[in-house]
Amino acid sequence: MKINKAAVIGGGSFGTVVANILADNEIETWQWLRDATIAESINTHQKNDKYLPDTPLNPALNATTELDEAIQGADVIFVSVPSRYVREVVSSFAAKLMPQQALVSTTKGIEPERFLLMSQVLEELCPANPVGVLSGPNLAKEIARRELAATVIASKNSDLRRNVQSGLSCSYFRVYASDDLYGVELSGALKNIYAIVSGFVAALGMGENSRSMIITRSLAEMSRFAVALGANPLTFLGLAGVGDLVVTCSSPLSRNYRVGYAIGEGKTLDEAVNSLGEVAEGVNTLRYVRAKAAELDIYMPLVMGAYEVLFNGADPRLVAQGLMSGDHASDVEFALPRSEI
Ligand SMILES: NC(=O)C1=CN([C@@H]2O[C@H](COP(=O)(O)OP(=O)(O)OC[C@H]3O[C@@H](n4cnc5c(N)ncnc54)[C@H](OP(=O)(O)O)[C@@H]3O)[C@@H](O)[C@H]2O)C=CC1
Ligand SMILES: O=C(CO)COP(=O)(O)O
Repeated sequence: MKINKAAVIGGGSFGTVVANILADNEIETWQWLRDATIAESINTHQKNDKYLPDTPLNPALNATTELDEAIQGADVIFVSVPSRYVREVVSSFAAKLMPQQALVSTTKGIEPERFLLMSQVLEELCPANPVGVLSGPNLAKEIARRELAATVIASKNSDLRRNVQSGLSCSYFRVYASDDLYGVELSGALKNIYAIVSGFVAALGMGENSRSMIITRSLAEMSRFAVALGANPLTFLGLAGVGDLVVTCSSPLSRNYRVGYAIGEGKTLDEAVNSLGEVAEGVNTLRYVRAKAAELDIYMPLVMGAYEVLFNGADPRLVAQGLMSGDHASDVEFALPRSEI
C-alpha cells in the first residue's frame, strides 16, 4: 500500500523538511503546527519563516493548526516535536486514530521518568497502531538545500518500512531499512551528548587527532551503554549510529554542537541554550543518561565529564583530559573485553 495522505506533527526545521519531501513526492501532506502565523505563511507564501526562511516549500503542502484536519485519514503520521512534548501532543489525538494509521517518530530524545524512547511512548499511547522511527545523519538545513543525505526507517512492521521508504525517497534523500527500533532510536538520542562534547573540543582549538579520539571513544561509550540496556550494538555501525554521530560531532549546523561550542568559549549553559532558539535535545539527554549510567554502574567518562561541565561549572578542557587519565582500556571492547586487559 502506498501513502496517500501523510501528516507531520510539528512545525520545526526537521518536520518541515519531511513534510516538504512528502509533498514533492505527490503525497497529500498536512503539517500541524501550533503557530497560526507560520501556518498562514506556509499556505500563502510557501515559507516557514521561523525555522527554514530560505527554503521555498511545495505549494501543495498544507499547514494547519487543527490536529483533526491533519491526522484524519492519514496513512502515516510523523511526530516531530521536541521529546518533552511528544506525550502531551500525541495524547491529544491518540484516541481518534484508526488502527491501520502508522506513527513514525523523528524525535531524538528520552522521556526521563521511566527512561522511555519516543517509540515506546507512541506504543504506550497507541498500542493498536504500527510504530516506527526515522533517524540518521539528517541536518535539516542541508536537506532543505537538497544536498544528498540518507536516513533509516526502523520498524518491526515491514509494510510501514516499505511505505516510508517509497514515500520519502527522492533524488537527494535515500531511506534505508532496519528492524532494530530500539538501537536506531537509542543511538539517535545518545549522539547528541557527544556532539556537545565535540563542540567543547572545537571551541578549545584542539587538534584533529583529539577530535577523532573523542568521536571514536564516544562510539565506544554509546555502544557500552547500549549493550547494558540490551540493545544490539551492531546497529550503531549504521547511519543512525556512526553516521549521525559523525555529522553531529562535526557540524556547526548541529544545535547540540553549537551549545558545546558556546560553553567551550566560556558562555554559561543558559546563555548557550537561549541563543539557539531551537531545541538541543542533548542537554536533557545528558542528565538522564548520566543518572542511568550511575544507576547501572556503566563506565561513561565522557558523559560524566560533560555533566560536570554543563551542570557544575567544571572546565570543558577536563573532559578530553579525563580520557587520558582513566585506567588502561580496551580499544574495541567487543574484541577485547575490559575485564581481559
Ligand atoms: N533539525 C534537525 O536537523 C533534526 C532534528 N531532529 C529531531 O526532531 C525533533 C524536532 O526537531 P526540530 O524540528 O529540528 O525542532 P525545532 O526546534 O526546529 O522545532 C520544534 C517544533 O516543535 C514545536 N513545539 C515545541 N513545543 C511544542 C508543544 N508543546 N506543542 C506543539 N508543538 C511544539 C515548535 O513550535 P513553536 O515554534 O511554536 O515553539 C516547533 O515547531 C527533535 O527531537 C530533533 O532532535 C531529527 C533529525 C534532524
Ligand atoms: O539530529 C540531527 C542531525 O541528524 C540534528 O542535530 P541537532 O539537534 O544537534 O541540530
